[in-house]
Amino acid sequence: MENQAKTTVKTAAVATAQLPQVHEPRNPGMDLDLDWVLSVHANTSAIERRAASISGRRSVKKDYQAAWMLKAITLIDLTTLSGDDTWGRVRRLCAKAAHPVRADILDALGMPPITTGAVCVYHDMVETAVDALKGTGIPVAAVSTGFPAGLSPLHLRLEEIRESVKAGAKEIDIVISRRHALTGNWQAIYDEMRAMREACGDAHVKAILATGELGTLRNVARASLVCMMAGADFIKTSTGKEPVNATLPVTLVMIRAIRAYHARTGYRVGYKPAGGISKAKDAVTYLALIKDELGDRWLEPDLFRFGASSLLGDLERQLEHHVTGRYSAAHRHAIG
Ligand SMILES: O=C[C@H](O)COP(=O)(O)O
Repeated sequence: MENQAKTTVKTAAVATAQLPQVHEPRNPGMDLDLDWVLSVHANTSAIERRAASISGRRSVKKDYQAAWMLKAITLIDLTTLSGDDTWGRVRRLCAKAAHPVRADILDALGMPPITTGAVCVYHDMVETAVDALKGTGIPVAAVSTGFPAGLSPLHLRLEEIRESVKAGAKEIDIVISRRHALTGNWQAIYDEMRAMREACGDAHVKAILATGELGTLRNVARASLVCMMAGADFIKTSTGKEPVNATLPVTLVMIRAIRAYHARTGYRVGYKPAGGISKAKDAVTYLALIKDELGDRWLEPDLFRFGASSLLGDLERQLEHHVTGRYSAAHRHAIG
């Protein structure tokens, strides 16, 4: 009984959590096509209906869902972005990123060791994180550019990016100027984003739209396109500090913009929902939505990440329930 259950999980895990590592060619961007940007609208009620139809539908109790939860862990940018961050906290976070799931749980599920997708910290903590992650292959992502408001002068934001890259960050999460989006100045967003992409050099750049402050889904769609045109490697919903962070409607708008950009240019841009995602079943819902709308290719760490500080805890708890539940079922079977 126990072996049978183990095989089921393992098969699903191979299908979903252990696809070969692939690396996408980087999105070079394109000239700003303002006609395309302005032609984009978002049908809010249709989007909200679709989001409602998928929200809350998933449970995490079935065997194959253990594989989805393991998959989710490999896609987390394990994050700490607090005013009271210390070097010790960042080191502990890095240790957790390298060993996110207890060995006995992985063993019971028939899975090899896994790690999170990256660790995400403030610029000031990059060196510490890089040092703590040495030898693990886990990249450090830095939130630079005057995170979270992005209101410092552009030359300082660009300098912060260069400093983060110099300190060893392989990924830079920048924030766009919401005021430009709210006033329809798409050229300014494009120009800033281009300059930031340039300052990143070889480091990948994730553009945080701060969707909770963009006013409308139409602005979210337009900002998504503009950032991709300017060469973003990922578009990301939120800083985690806005009153509303990642949501399913915003996700639908952003991933459909990603799909449209891919259809036109052939380049795949990644997606990172961030802020307030703390439940395993929400993570599984996001993954199912991505699979539906963009396909399996977008379920790899080079094209999808969760920005989350507390999701890992719930995923671990749910995985532990799976393992414990299976043991008691086997026990009942043995004595029954
Ligand atoms: O980019 C990541 C977010 O700041 C994390 O937000 P969270 O603390 O709500 O999970």
